[in-house]
This record gives sequence, structure tokens and C-alpha cells, in this order.
Amino acid sequence: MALVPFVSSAEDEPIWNKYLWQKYLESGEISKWLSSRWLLVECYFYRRIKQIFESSYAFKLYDPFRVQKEHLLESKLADLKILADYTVQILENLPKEKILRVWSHFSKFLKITLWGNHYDLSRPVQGTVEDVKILQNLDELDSHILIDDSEEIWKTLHANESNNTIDFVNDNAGYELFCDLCLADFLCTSLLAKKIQFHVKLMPWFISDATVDDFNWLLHVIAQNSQVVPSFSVLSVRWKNYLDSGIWILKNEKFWTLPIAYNEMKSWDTKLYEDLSNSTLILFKGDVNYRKLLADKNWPTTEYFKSVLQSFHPTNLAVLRTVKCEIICGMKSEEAENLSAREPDWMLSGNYAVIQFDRHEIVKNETKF
Ligand SMILES: O=P(O)(O)OC[C@@]1(O)O[C@H](CO)[C@@H](O)[C@@H]1O
Repeated sequence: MALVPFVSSAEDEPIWNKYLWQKYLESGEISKWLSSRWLLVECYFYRRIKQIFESSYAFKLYDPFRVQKEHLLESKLADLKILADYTVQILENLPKEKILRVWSHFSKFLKITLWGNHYDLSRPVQGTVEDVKILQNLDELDSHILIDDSEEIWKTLHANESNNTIDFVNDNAGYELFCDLCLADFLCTSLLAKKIQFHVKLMPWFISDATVDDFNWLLHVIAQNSQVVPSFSVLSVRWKNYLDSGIWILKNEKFWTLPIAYNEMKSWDTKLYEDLSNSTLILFKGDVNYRKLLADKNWPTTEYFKSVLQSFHPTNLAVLRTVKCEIICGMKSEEAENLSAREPDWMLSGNYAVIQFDRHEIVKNETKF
């Protein structure tokens, strides 16, 4: 069965169809469900679901995954409260803290948002996501972080003093998004960030990816529970203030729901590439973003992160990802083989993670936007 072109008045239709046409020209045949690249087929599948609703009058904006996403967040409300209490307590004392302690908080918030990526509905265990108590088990989880470039990220943010713009390319709604917002709050309160842009999805995507509605709904849920959870009230007021004052900006560009690898972003969406180039740091979250950074290729596991990014170097960038599919880079020699011998499914289990960083270096003849 073929991946037929889209018939839609949506703004992403021409670019989707141009991409499918280009694949046809490259291979000489129409892309098919069973023989095309995994990334293309998966993205096409979710875009196709969107098209079904798009063409209906009453269900144009319907999100078929909303119930699942709401259920996941509701089932995690107790953990949200624990994290909210922790965040409020740390941030209240932050101005008095010494720099070394601020670093240790930074590293903790990074790890919290890293493991938040575990809560992804595209790979549920028997209909629900297997629970890990992130905050309570943070230190034990350290041995499962295979690559940790947190210090490099910290140095980069410090080098630019308090002038940083940070871009989050978010992943899952609900608990993971809540972790992202706690990190973002930490970055603003500690003056490591002056402005933060969140990039969420334009349409329901990979079941639990966050959309603008999910973002607003999360804020609504914590505001609604403010009476009973005082830390929700603190965060809810502060986060609304960040958004109202333009310190936090919410975006949902069409590029994130295209099947295009990031090394091709500059030619397919120059404006987005330019916008990201003005940032101090881009934080990519999750497995699919990782796949797009690596152009979904099976690189040698020891290949440098910088080289797998190919031509994608808009600015400093980092990826925080729990490992859920069989591609990875930047590992030490024989590390992957040793892990495979011990735990054959380590690349699929989501029990391992990476924090990888690429420092931006201006290369000769590069146009810096
Ligand atoms: O991007 P996320 O939320 O971390 O992961 C999404 C995911 O579950 O979906 C894909 C399979 O459909 C895999 O790449 C990955 O395991």
C-alpha cells in the first residue's frame, strides 16, 4: 500500500506532498507502508489520523489521544505534587545559595526532566506506563545514564551570564511536560535564562506528545488543584506570569510534525533554523527527537555526537533522552556490546538514558543568522 499524497487545506500539506514527491524522485517508486523508512511511515501514520478529523466539520480539532493523556496525568497527580513541593522549596532558597549548590540543583533538575521522558504512551506496558519514582530514586538512576554532558551544558549557560535564550523542543505531555516546566522555572529563577521558548506539536502526535492544548490543560489542572496543593498555587501563578510577560513563549511550528531529519532543517524550514540559531541552547527531549537528530540512521555506537548531527549546528544543543529504540552514538568502545551481552533489550527498555551536548563552533563560510 502506498503513502498517497495528502488532500488538505492545512498549511503543512504542500511541504508533506513535496517531501513524498522527492522520495519518489530519489527512489523511482512511490513510498510504501512496508518498505519505507520507519520515521517516514510513523510520521505519515499520525498525519493521516489528523487528516481524518481535519476533513470533518464537527471533529476538526478533535484529539483522539486526549483521554489517554488526561488519564496519564491524573494518575500521576501525587507525583506531580511531590515534584512541585520540591521545586518550590529549592527555588525559594535559591538566591541565597552558593554557586556549587546551584550547580547541583541544576544537575538534579536536568535529570528529573530526563527521566520524565519515561512517561510516553507510545510504548505502554500492558495499557499503562510502568511507574518509576523519579525524584525518590534519582541517585540510583545515575548508573543508568550512559553519557552525561550536564557539566558542558552548565558551563555554556554560565559563559553567557544572564542573557540566555533557551529553546525546549518538548516531547510528551503530562508528567514529562511538568518536569520540563520545573526545569524552565529553575533556569529563570537562577537567572540562567532570560527567555525560554517551548516548541510543542501542531497536532496530536505519537499519542502523548504535547500540543498547545495539552500545555494549557496542564496549567489548568495545577491551577484547579491549587486550593489543596499550595505548591501548585505558587507554580501556577508564577508560570502564568512568565507566559503573560513573554519570558516564556509557546510555539508549535509545523516542522516538528514533518518526517524530516534535522540535518535537513536548514533547507526545508530556513526560518525555524534562523530562529533557533539566535538561541544560546536548544534542549531536545526524547527518543523521536534523538532519531531525527541522528537522521534515524544506525551509526556506529562510538560515533561522535557532533559528526552524526551532520550539517545541523544552529547553536549549542543538547538532547535528553531515555533510550527506547536501537540507535545511539557517543558511547565508549565495546560499551554497547558489553551491555547487549548483559541485557539484550537495553536499547528498547527505556531504562537507560543519555544527556548529550554539542557545542556550537562557527565554521569557516558558515552564515551565522
Ligand atoms: O519520543 P519519545 O516519546 O521519547 O518516544 C517515542 C517512542 O516510544 O515512539 C517511537 C516508537 O513509535 C520510538 O522511537 C520511541 O520509543
